[in-house]
Amino acid sequence: MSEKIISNFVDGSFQEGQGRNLFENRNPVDNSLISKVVEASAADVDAAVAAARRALSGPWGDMSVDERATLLHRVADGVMARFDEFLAAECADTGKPFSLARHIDIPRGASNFKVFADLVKNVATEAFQMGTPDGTGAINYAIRKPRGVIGVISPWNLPLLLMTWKVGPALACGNTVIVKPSEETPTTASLLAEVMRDAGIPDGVYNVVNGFGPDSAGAFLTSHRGVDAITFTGETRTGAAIMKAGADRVRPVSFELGGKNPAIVFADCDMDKAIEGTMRSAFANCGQVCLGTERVFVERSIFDQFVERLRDGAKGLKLGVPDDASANMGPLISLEHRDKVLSYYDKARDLGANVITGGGVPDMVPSLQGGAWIEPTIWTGLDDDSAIMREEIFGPCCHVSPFDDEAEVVRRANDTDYGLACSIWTENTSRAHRVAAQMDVGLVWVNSWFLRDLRTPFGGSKMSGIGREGGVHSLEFYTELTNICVKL
Ligand SMILES: NC(=O)c1ccc[n+]([C@@H]2O[C@H](COP(=O)([O-])OP(=O)(O)OC[C@H]3O[C@@H](n4cnc5c(N)ncnc54)[C@H](O)[C@@H]3O)[C@@H](O)[C@H]2O)c1
Ligand SMILES: O=C/C=C/C=C(\O)C(=O)O
Repeated sequence: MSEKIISNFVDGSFQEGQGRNLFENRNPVDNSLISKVVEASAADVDAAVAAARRALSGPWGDMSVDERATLLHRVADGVMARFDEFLAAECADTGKPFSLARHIDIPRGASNFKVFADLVKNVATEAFQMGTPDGTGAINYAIRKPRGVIGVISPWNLPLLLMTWKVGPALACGNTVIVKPSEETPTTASLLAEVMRDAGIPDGVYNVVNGFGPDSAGAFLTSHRGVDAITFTGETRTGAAIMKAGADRVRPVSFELGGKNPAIVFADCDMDKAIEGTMRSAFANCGQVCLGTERVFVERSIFDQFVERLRDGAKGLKLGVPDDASANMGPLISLEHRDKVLSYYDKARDLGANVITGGGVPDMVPSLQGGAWIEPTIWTGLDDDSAIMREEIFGPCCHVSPFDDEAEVVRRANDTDYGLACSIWTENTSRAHRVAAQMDVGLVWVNSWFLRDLRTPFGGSKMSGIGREGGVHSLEFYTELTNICVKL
């Protein structure tokens, strides 16, 4: 069988792969080779930016909002029509279970286009009437224009979902994009290019450049003078590097960064729901969700019972390949990432944590032993200022600590550099509202986790991000407002 090559998509066509620098895309379940990927050069990124710039004033720029929205619906339908291909590609690149990607990653890959296509058709224009000294008055109204060429840098944990969460609103607002998918998960961005082309999205509107961060496509794109704004999802450290790269031209950034999210479990919670929700928030996607829970605070009177039940839940997780219908956990994204997570497993032990379950590498069948498998892990017994409680690990693990009262747990849950998400488990509604309002985070879930209404503001406080996307909030970043003041 001939080797599969993933090429960059620039100005409506896939570029030739021959004679180019290639890097390997490997499947984390067994480290087998999926494809080789053409690494974009600085010249390729230049070409993509030039194509995106031209496309702004081509047929795309001339389209009415209705026409653009119709095309984006066609893109969403195109993703759904090729659902199984997207599913297989995403699960091969990430190792995640089909059952997860089937319900979350791929449907969201389609709905991210629909929601913003519908939104731009219905959004109102802001207007203010004012008085003037001569008594005639004036009227102000603000029009929205696309910001221009948007650089989209996305991570590997929910590749299609997180990339389209940016591309959907960017295109709905009339921008053009250059996407740099994670080097770990290049396939679905490339499949989406085929869907874009088949849907009739004009050349140059959606471009994909593959490669790494520093000294590669990521850095070429974020430091490019022709890029008007950068939207990024990934690690906080990378966000800082991207901000520096864009600083010379004071380019706007929208950042969705790391988290060290708490769950707060009160004694008056519905225990079954709290266990089920915490299991998902700690272990879904092998713990590789920015919104995931790594710090669990449980009221002391139910602490032992909660830990026991969470342990039983974690022990009941079945690791397996994506199409194993009985499995509910895949591997980590790569052997390199597993080394990082395992270094925290070692650190927890060195710091004297009680390892309630897990803590190592599972014994897999011989054909899977080359994969990035890891055990779901629960610890207790560490201080709030230990590295395990402070640093984002991004693996299937959490630390559970007891607390005694509400004020104490609010303070401890907020005592972190991050501020992305929080889950609160209680049947006392007043308490739920009171505690939720005190959390220094962008997103609070009460008696739930990762329940998403795409019209709501999404993003993080503190070191978890800059800006909010979702619904009308996305317009703030993807459009430029011009206020027109007309004296009457
Ligand atoms: N807040 C959110 O909504 C959210 C969502 C998902 C993931 N995340 C975060 O993402 C991280 C996991 O993803 P990751 O490991 O792929 O993140 P990462 O920061 O390592 O990489 C993300 C992307 O940035 C690129 N990149 C790396 N260095 C770069 C540079 N110097 N210049 C330009 N581009 C560069 C990478 O190639 C990749 O495409 C976690 O920290 C997680 O919390 C946050
Ligand atoms: O891993 C992070 C998950 C982020 C989810 C979203 O950005 C979303 O649901 O829009």
